[in-house]
Amino acid sequence: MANPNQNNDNNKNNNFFNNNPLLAFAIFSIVVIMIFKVMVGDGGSEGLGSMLGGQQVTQNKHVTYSEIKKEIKEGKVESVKLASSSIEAIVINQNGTKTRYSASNVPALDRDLIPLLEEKGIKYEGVIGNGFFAEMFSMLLPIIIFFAIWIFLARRMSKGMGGGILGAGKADKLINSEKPNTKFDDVQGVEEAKDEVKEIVDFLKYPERYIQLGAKIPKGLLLVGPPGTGKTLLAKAVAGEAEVPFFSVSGSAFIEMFVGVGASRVRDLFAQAKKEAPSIIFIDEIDAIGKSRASGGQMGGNDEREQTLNQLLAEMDGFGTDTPVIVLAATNRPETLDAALLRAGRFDRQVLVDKPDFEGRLAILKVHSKDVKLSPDVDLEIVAKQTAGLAGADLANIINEAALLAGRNNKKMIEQSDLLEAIERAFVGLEKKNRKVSDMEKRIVAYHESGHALMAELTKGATRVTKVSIVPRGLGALGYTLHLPSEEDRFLKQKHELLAEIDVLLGGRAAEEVFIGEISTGAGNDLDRATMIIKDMITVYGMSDVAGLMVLKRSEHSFLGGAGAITEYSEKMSEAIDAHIKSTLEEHYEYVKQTLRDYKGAIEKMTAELLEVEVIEGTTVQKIIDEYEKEHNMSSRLVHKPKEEASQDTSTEQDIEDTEK
Ligand SMILES: Nc1ncnc2c1ncn2[C@@H]1O[C@H](COP(=O)(O)OP(=O)(O)OP(=O)(O)O)[C@@H](O)[C@H]1O
Ligand SMILES: [Zn+2]
Repeated sequence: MANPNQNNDNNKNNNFFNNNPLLAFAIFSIVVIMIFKVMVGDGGSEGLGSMLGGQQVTQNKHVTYSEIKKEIKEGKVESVKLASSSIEAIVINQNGTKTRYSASNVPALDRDLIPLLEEKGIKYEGVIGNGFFAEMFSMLLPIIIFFAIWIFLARRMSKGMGGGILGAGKADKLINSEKPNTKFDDVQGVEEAKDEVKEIVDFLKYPERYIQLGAKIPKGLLLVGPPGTGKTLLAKAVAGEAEVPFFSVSGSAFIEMFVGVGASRVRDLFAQAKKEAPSIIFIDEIDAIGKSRASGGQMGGNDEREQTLNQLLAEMDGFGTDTPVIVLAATNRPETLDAALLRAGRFDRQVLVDKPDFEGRLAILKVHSKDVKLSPDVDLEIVAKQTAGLAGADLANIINEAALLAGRNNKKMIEQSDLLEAIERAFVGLEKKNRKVSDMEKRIVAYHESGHALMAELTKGATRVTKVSIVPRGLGALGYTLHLPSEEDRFLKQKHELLAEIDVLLGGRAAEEVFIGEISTGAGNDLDRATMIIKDMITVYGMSDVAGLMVLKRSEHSFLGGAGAITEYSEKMSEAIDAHIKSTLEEHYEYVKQTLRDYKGAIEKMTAELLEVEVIEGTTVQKIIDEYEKEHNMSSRLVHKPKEEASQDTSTEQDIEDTEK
């Protein structure tokens, strides 16, 4: 679920100059130089001249200071005006006319001048004016320039870690506050996620009801899913439905700021939200702040991130469950998050916001075509069919792109051909990061996942299926079978559960071989995991005859610490281990293939259903198996049945094969 597009809008909250440090510096310098020029004037003479306005001056003469001094000594000067670095003297000519002598660059240290003027009885006065400011400026300018350069360099240096100094002053902008009009109807294709957040709306609307009952309301909820699936939109819709203020920030923007600001902004954010409670805080890209402390470790920005994270944790712990502020956060990399963030009372609930299936895509397309003009020939179902694997944001883009295409061709309405071309463009653009799945690949994936699902439902000790999907999930996985997480935290696994896991893992590959007739690379990951389970059973858990109770390797989870080999073992032993792994896999594989053959019709049905709608529920899987067994008068091997039925056959005939000899 990598997101190559993610940096696009990282800076969206930053101010203009932050994004253009060079420009900012240039403008800044020009302004300083202009102010300087205006104040100092051209050498100061014109400026001073106007101050001597009353005189009957017929001429102006630019001379050197020594010349003026000479005139003074000769007694020809009537009056003098002094500025800190320039001087003007009104000199009376022989014929009685007056000439204004002016000189710039007067040596400031000429201490003889004033006594001389006194001696000669010449009127003189100092001018606080341009000269003074010029002086100030000539002193300040280097400092100003120094600061400008410093800011410029700091800005450039911090760019690497995404920082910004100018941003510090503008940090208020980082917190967006609004009262969105978004409603749940605007978010489509993520029905389960919607259901999960609906109760929050009620709490935000009628907090007293819950508080009075003493109910504990979730403080934090993590929206997890690939980019563009509508996490932000969903968070906004919660605020919109509840009609409460929505405060949003982006995790990456926090980290970009001046040292120490991140933490204080978190404080501000919570203070604001609490003040306007009930309210919603939304933190996008929370992984930018909440990266596991263990995984980080580069220079600089890290401290800042950690401070920000600690502040966030402190804030979340700081308000009680009776404060109607709910923090929603979004990420597409939940696995990188610091465990502290996921602890109880923080983001202890996760909501999957997945890519939409066919129905979802159709609904999203409908939402986004509300504001555009579609020609009657448009069939959105076809568009939905052809956009498997795309997220809501991609679909919104397709509609917009189609509108642009239609506009370019001067059409009155968007036609089907515009939409199809827009789809094409979307896929070309996505080619590298998210290629379109071919029909053949889809078929393989559908059989593969059906194989997993069947084994999971038929094998005692396996976790049940909640959902089977052939909607590609980001990079890599072309489909997946979701298993119900166990209700309680499990610390122990019994041997039969480990063996069941192996059967479920092998179900994918076996289905490809049995139903497609050829195997693919799609099972690589499954086989890797199955192999590791058997290996651990032998070397870590003492579950085989090969090594008996002897532990050859310490598990990663051992409280004794230090995973890895702890016992030297012979070549012969290692050969025996390999042979055992191989034969166990083979035996289980044969068994799984036979099971799939026995349930051929059920697999075909599941596969057809998957190809049609892309996502099926666990209950559908069970129903298909159930019906197939009834049809063929098979005694039921379905181990995960609804309670009443299950009581009849808790011990199924599908005994757990013990492969140890
Ligand atoms: N499920 C959806 N229903 C309707 N529109 C959607 C949906 N998902 C995305 N969109 C459209 O795409 C836009 C971007 O989606 P949004 O920003 O909510 O995605 P996101 O999951 O937050 O993405 P990211 O992980 O990149 O931040 C939305 O404003 C909306 O127009
Ligand atoms: Zn698989």
